[in-house]
Amino acid sequence: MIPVIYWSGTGNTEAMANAIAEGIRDAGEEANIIEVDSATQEVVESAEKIAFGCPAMGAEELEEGSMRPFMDDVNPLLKGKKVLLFGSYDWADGEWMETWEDEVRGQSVSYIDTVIAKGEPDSDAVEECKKSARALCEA
Ligand SMILES: Cc1cc2nc3c(=O)[nH]c(=O)nc-3n(C[C@H](O)[C@H](O)[C@H](O)COP(=O)(O)O)c2cc1C
Repeated sequence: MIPVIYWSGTGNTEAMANAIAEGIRDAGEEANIIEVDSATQEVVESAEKIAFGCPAMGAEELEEGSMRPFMDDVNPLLKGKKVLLFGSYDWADGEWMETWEDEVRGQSVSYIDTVIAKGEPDSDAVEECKKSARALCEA
């Protein structure tokens, strides 16, 4: 079972989470979509593969009320795991995701991939989410 843990303010990252879960299921694995406020450290600890989603917020940052503290809690648990990061952005160029990828890579994960979408994910972005999900399953 692959957890897909996300925060979304206006639904764009949530749509990506749904597409990622669909890609995981297409690959024959189970996906568990969890809004970050309902997620636990135990779910992360027991997963070999995991997807985290958060849009660009603040000034190229993770959402500070829920996602930032959750990542602070679970970062030390990610060593050796296979991780997919995803999220939506709007006016910038995806810098928040580069920073987030560096942060997670620094936890000595064994695999990392990222997928970003500008605003509401269009059909190409949905397809990219599914493709990255299948790659996570095969990693
Ligand atoms: C408070 C706030 C801060 C934001 N900061 C950024 C930012 O730094 N860079 C960016 O490209 N988009 C930024 N955005 C735009 C969101 O990332 C974008 O609207 C995204 O699609 C929201 O995803 P969601 O529907 O999952 O909440 C910000 C939006 C809000 C509301």
